[in-house]
Amino acid sequence: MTVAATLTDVTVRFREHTALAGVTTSIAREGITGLLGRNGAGKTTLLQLLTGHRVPTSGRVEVLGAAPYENDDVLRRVCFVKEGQRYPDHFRVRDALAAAATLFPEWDEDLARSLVADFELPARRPVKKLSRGMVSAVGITIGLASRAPVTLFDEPYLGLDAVARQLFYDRLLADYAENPRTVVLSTHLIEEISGLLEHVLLLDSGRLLLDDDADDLRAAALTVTGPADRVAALAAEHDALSVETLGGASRAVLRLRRRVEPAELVPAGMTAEPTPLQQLVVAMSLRRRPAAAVRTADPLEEVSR
Ligand SMILES: Nc1ncnc2c1ncn2[C@@H]1O[C@H](COP(=O)(O)OP(=O)(O)OP(=O)(O)O)[C@@H](O)[C@H]1O
Repeated sequence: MTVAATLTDVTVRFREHTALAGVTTSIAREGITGLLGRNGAGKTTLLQLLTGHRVPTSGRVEVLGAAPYENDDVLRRVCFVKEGQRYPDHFRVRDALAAAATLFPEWDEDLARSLVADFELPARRPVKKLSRGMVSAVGITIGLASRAPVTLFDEPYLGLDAVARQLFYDRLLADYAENPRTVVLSTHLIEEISGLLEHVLLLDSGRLLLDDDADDLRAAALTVTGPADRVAALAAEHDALSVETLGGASRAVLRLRRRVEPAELVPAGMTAEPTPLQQLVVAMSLRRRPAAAVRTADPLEEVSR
C-alpha cells in the first residue's frame, strides 16, 4: 500500500485528559477511510494532527512524507473541511470559493460551479446569511473541488438534509473514481456512508479499536440467532461482541476467527446475517467501555480515561 499519512505511537494530552493514546496507523494514498467513534473519541484531534493544527504530545505524524506542522509544502496539498467552518464576515459564497481556488493548486473550477448548482447555493449571498446546511454545502464544495491529494472531512454535513447528503456521497464517489486520492471522512452517520468506505478506523477513548479494510470487516462480522446453547458454543469459538438471550434463544454479534458455512449453522437451528457496520461499531464501542466503567459516584466529577 502506498501511504499518504502515518501516525506512530501518537499521544495527545490536554492537561490530565488523554485525547489520543498511543495511536499507530497508516492511511492509504488512494482510498476513502471512515474515521468513526463516539463523541469525544478523538476523531477531530486526529484530523487536527494530520492538518498541522496540532502537534502530538509524543509520537510522530507524517503526511505526504513529512511532518505537517508549519509545513506549507505539505499543507497546500491537504484540505480540511471541518464542522462549523468560519469564514470572514464579509465573504460571499463566491468569495469563499475564490479564496479556496487560490489556496489549492489543483482546484477544479468546473467542479466547484457544478456543485454550487447542485446544492443550489446562492453565489452572491454572504456566507453569514446562509442556513447551517448551506454553510456545510460550501465546505463540501471546497473539499471536493480542492482536489487536494489529502482531503479530510470532519463531520462535514451539519444541518444538511438527506437529499443534500446523498448528493455529497454521490459526487464524492463519482469524483473519487475519476481522481483517486486520500479521503478521510469522520462521521456519526455510519450506515449512510458504509458503502463508500474502503477502510475503517474506529477510535474509542483515544485508542484505536479497529483499523481494517472495510470488505474484510464486512466479511468477518456476523449476527447469529438460534438456540442459546448452540449460539453460546459458536460464540466461544469467535470474538463475541455482544450476546443477548431471551428465553431459550440468543442473538450474538460475532467477529469471526474462521469462516462459518451455512452447513454448520442450519442443522443446529441457527440463522446468520451480515452485521451492518453501524451495529459492529456500536457493539465494539460498548464492549470496550461497559457502563459500569465510566460511571462514577458523581458524574460531574472529571474522569481521566
Ligand atoms: N483543546 C482541548 N482542551 C481540552 N480537552 C480537549 C481539547 N480538545 C479536545 N479535547 C478533549 O479530547 C477528547 C477528544 O476530542 P475530539 O474533539 O477529538 O473528539 P471527537 O471524536 O471529534 O468527538 P465528536 O464526535 O463529539 O466531535 C474529548 O474528550 C475532548 O473534550
